[in-house]
Amino acid sequence: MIRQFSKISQGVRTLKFQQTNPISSWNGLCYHPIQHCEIPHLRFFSHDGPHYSKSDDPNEVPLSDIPVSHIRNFCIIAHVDHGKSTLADRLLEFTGAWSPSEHQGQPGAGKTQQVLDKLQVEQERGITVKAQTASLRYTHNNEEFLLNLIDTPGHVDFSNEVSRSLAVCQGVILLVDANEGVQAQTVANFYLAFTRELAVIPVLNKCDLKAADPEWAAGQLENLFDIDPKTVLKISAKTGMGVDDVLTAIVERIPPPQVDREAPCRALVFDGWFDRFRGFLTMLYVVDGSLKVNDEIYLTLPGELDDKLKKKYIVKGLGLLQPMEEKTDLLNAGQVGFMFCNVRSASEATLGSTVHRCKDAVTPLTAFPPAHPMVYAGLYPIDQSQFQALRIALDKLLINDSGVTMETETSAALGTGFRLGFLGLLHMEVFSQRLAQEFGTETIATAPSVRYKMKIFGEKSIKKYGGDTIVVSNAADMPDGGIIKEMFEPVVNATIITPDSYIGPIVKLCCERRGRESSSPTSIDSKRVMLRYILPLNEVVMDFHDTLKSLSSGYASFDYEEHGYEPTMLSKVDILLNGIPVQELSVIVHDSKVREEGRRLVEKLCEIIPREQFPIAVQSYTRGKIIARGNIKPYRKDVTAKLYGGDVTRRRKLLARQKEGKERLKMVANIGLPRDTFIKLLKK
Ligand SMILES: Nc1nc2c(ncn2[C@@H]2O[C@H](COP(=O)(O)OP(=O)(O)OP(=O)(O)O)[C@@H](O)[C@H]2O)c(=O)[nH]1
Repeated sequence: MIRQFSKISQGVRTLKFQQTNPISSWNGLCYHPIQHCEIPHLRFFSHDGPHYSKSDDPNEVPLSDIPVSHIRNFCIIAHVDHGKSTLADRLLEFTGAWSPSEHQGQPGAGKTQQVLDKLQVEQERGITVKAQTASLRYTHNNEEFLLNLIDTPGHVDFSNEVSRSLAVCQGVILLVDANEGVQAQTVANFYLAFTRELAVIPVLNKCDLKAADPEWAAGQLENLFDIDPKTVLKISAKTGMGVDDVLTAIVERIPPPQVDREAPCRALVFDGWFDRFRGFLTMLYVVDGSLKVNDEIYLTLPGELDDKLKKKYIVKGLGLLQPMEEKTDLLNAGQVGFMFCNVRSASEATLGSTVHRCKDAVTPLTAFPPAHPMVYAGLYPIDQSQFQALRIALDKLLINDSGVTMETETSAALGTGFRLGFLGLLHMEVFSQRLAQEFGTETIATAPSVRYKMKIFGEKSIKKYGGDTIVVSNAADMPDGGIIKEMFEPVVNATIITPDSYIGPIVKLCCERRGRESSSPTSIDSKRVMLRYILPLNEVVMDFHDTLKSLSSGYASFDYEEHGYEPTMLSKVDILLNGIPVQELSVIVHDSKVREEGRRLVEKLCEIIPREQFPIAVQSYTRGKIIARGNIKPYRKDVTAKLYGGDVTRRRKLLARQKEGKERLKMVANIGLPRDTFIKLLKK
């Protein structure tokens, strides 16, 4: 069945898509059960394997034939919820790559479809967590252009997606909500683009709203970033107002990529994902030459020069995301596309490696700096027999989430699992949710912690720990206080933007969280200020953002960057359940907060742990002294109480269902702990 999209605006081509499987997909987009949705791009396939949608216009110029001068590579960057994905939708729509009217009545269709937010977790949470690419055709002054668009996440926990995306772009659309004005991530993202010397197109969004004040927001851009108000575009991504001007500005203000099509092929791997049918796929930005199907290639990281030791791969397939997959036999310099070859694991296709032909000796492209995880947590299978399945699932997901680091660890109560490093708590929650949704893996996550450094003394101790500095991210590994000489904790440089009426409570919050001002407040306009604080990371990662939002009625915004380590004094608070120490529940806290935290942990555990048929005593202690105690009363839920008479099979069914519910708990010290205990415990 052939469907034809309508022309939407100036310079729009007519697109025709082939529906490949009338039952399970339309125009290549298919919604299918979770177990089939292992990776983001699989949503564009039907159950029986990948299908490519292809334009059937014989006169259409292949994208690889578009000259470099007519290619524009750009990202949309902005603060959370300022409308990046909505603008990406409109750009897809205005260039004819997507038509909401074509998809009316279908799941997820509508003006706020957010086509590029493909993951289930993105749709459920309404946030972007993965940068997504789309190659768009656009006709400007009767000339055909190739626009490679990358929609990026706004939340600070996913900022590594932004910096990786910027590496393959020559320009950015800096989107600012005309109601909210410049926010903390606007500042952070602007400087990311500015330091890379990228062309910046300033765009004010949501101008359709009555409360929008574009002049005020443009004034802030001028004040903070020296942006000429005359160059600021005013649009509504929702209604489509002004989106044509954005397309024109992309063509006119962003330079084409500086690439060499005659040179030997070099392509940068900047993203990847796992596909059930084709294995590991990698997203590439071709910097020099061209890449063809059947080419023999190496994947080389800078510093890896000896070709003899490298594994040879054969390019099995190439394609473009438009946003549905379009097969191609050639990727030319300047293009962004995907490749699959015989890569067997995520470790073989490291992000930042350079793809080049085996016969060419080339200098590898500069790789991305590795992501620096901020919080660490243990991830264990609910059932130890699932350990191998969890390892395989992690390997597949890690290629799509390069911000995560992984090593194996064991715990007395939870068995063998993994210690994973994340960029923040939201990142950790999203990652666990993706593991469950995309790979059907049920896991239990232990309390997240930052990485402390401890200097120890004594020859024996130094020998035991293999050095005089120990890195501790798991309270169970904290050495005995008697051998610790000095302790250090990670700190961050935080930026807070707030209306001045909330300064008082925010300064109080920062002081409570052991922060100190790093520079005097800067005024953004007559009503708002930017505060900068040095804060300990462990005071920030858990609930600082939520508290800040509630203190400021949602008006303050927050962003942070690493700022090294500072000396500190720490203690370990342990937990006893019915007198049995449960190491997995121990936490490391600052000395000034030991009592407060000990009491809070007991109160919280009494709330979280379900009642059993026997009483449970919950105690917290530090350095051998009990800090607080709470009791959980015994309880027996008689699920069969409502039954009177009837068949015995009904009674069995109810008891079986109750048993199933209990299995979802993890037995620790003979007490069932819900799977999310460890994370809930730390949320204040
Ligand atoms: N009125 C109005 N609402 C808009 C406009 N653009 C976006 N929105 C709404 O703003 C909300 C956030 O939009 P998104 O496109 O998800 O924002 P985002 O920046 O991609 O969000 P993250 O990726 O999570 O950072 C949605 O409810 C949109 O419908 C606009 O121009 N006008």
